[in-house]
Amino acid sequence: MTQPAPEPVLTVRDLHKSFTLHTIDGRTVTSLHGVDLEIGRGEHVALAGPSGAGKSSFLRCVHRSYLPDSGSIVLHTDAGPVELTELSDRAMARLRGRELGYVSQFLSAPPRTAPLEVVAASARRRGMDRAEAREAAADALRRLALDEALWDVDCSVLSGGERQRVNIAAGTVHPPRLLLLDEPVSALDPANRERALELIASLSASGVAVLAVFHDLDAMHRLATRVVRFADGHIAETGSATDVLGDAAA
Ligand SMILES: Nc1ncnc2c1ncn2[C@@H]1O[C@H](COP(=O)(O)OP(=O)(O)OP(=O)(O)O)[C@@H](O)[C@H]1O
Repeated sequence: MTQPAPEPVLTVRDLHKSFTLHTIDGRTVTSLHGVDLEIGRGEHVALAGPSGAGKSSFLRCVHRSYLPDSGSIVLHTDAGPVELTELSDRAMARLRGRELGYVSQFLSAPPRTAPLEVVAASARRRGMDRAEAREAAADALRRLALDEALWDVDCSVLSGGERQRVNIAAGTVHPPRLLLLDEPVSALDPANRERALELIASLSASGVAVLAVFHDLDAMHRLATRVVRFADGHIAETGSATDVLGDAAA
């Protein structure tokens, strides 16, 4: 018996994005042309493909740190479908805070803020009150084994791997509807990488939709329910990790 398709979380249709390189000679670089993708509750879709294929551009368009040239990006919320390309910047910022988690390789924290504050602020944007948010932030940092002595230091003193754990905690605390991951574990040692991958797997199991870029084949094999291979700004292939990536690192 075939499983019913999971309830949709994100529907992307005919997405196009290009950049004009004003500082060179005004030439245009196309990063996405005609991308269609749907992701449902509890699915983990891993984006694969060579460098420059358009994976990060796609994540950034969904997060709307890049505004696409054309196409549709619909987030299915409890209040109904929302076309992200048409929201004002302000409405997008509010929706992003509430419904999207974005974990890149780098932590972007306001100056002079501490890990616990960064993670708690993220939980508050997702609707928790101050006390609940601090509690949830402490749990998230503990789960990722960030030394408690570092919870109230300025984020700028943290190592790359510590920053990355703060970033993962902020992206996943009080889990969002859709989690966007762009190389989230690249700076972690094996034990911390393992904790982070377990956390990401547990979120999918609880219904969070995940859209991820990992250059780490083992992570894709372990986590992805579907792998989508990008090539030259479009989707070249979709299937299971074994179908798309072969048996390497399986
Ligand atoms: N801000 C930008 N300005 C100009 N060109 C850009 C910008 N962002 C992406 N591009 C171009 O768009 C294309 C796709 O880049 P993108 O970063 O999406 O690829 P990727 O598949 O994520 O690559 P990688 O695996 O190396 O991170 C590349 O040719 C890149 O140079």
